[in-house]
Amino acid sequence: MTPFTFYPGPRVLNGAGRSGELVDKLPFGPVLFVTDADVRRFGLPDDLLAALESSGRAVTLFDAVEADPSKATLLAAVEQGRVAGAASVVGFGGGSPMDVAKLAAYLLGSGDELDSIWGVGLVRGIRLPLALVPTTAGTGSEATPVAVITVEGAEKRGVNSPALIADWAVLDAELTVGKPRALTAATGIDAIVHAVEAYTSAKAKNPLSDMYAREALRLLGANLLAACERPHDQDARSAMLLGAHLAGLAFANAPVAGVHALAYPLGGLHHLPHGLSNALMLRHVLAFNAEAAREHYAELAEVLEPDCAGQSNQSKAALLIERLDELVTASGLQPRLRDHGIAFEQAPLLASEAMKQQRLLVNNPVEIREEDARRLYEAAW
Ligand SMILES: NC(=O)c1ccc[n+]([C@@H]2O[C@H](COP(=O)([O-])OP(=O)(O)OC[C@H]3O[C@@H](n4cnc5c(N)ncnc54)[C@H](O)[C@@H]3O)[C@@H](O)[C@H]2O)c1
Ligand SMILES: [Fe+2]
Repeated sequence: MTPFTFYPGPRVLNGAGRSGELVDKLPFGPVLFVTDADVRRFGLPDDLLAALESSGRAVTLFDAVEADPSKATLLAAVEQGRVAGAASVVGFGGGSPMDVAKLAAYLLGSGDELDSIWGVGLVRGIRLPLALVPTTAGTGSEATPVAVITVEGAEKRGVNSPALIADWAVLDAELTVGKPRALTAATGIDAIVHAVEAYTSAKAKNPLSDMYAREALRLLGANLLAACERPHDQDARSAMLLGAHLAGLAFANAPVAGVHALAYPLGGLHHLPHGLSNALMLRHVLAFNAEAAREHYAELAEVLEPDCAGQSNQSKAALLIERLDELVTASGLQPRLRDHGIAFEQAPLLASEAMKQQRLLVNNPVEIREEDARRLYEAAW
């Protein structure tokens, strides 16, 4: 067997209403609580905030995180945490607040400068204790060593280090029942793409990441439409949250690739939500990869549809692409770039932006050159 390294995720509290139990898991002392204004307005963090406050801790609430959070937002959160003398950090919300919380915990604990840690493995210091509570079933950020920040010029940059893996993650599906359909669909497709891209990740794919990716795809594929159609279906919501977490564990160890690389410029230049951007590129990048990744796509097709076992790898790979495309459409997302106000003429600029995502492109089963990327955007138009 090929040697591999696998980083496990955080300790997990899974179950409705369990976020209050974090009170016993975090050190005593001031807490920097990072969320966003909508999540706060919906009252989702109320129980945990009350539990933290009644434990006698001072809580500094930073609820100014925007979607695709900027460096300025992160530094503002760090400053508030510094002034408050934070002893721990809680990230509560979708991927955006969780990513800010992860980096805030590291920058506060280590005193490092953000600009010295971009990329893989440049983190050397110690972070503050960190707990993450996802309210979307999508990014799996609560499971991963990755945090993504938007820097000047709309470029998305990542920090990837085991030091960013949280101490605790709370998977409470009740926090996701109020998600509107479009958000459920987009974040759910994001998680599905994490599972699929981890399973074909060119360099780091390994038996453990494969195991998580397969189980993630099984849960997500079987429950996405139920969660879209019956928003209060607790079983579907729990399965989606666990699926997103497992997909996070998979891609934390076997990083995502071409779909994400081509999705990021849609977020950066056109402010499309991360999951939607992935959904728009999914079919096209998978079709481009189909020959090189045929065997792996065939294995994933059997996860979604065990009955296809007797078919050839070629038809199983085609079936996977077809089924994922049907999920995108049936979830209610508008599947073409033109549906989202993007002009056909944008393709060359998007392609040149995508080439900046070499850290992801190297994981794709087959090379995507700038010319290929342009064609893929045109096909997605
Ligand atoms: N760190 C990682 O491993 C990783 C992986 C993938 C993506 N990301 C990053 O995560 C971000 C995207 O995260 P996201 O897709 O979870 O969205 P998000 O955190 O940006 O939230 C999007 C919107 O959903 C709302 N929302 C969140 N939970 C809700 C709920 N339960 N009910 C109703 N509304 C709710 C928020 O208020 C916000 O308006 C991007 O910045 C992306 O780059 C990080
Ligand atoms: Fe993603």
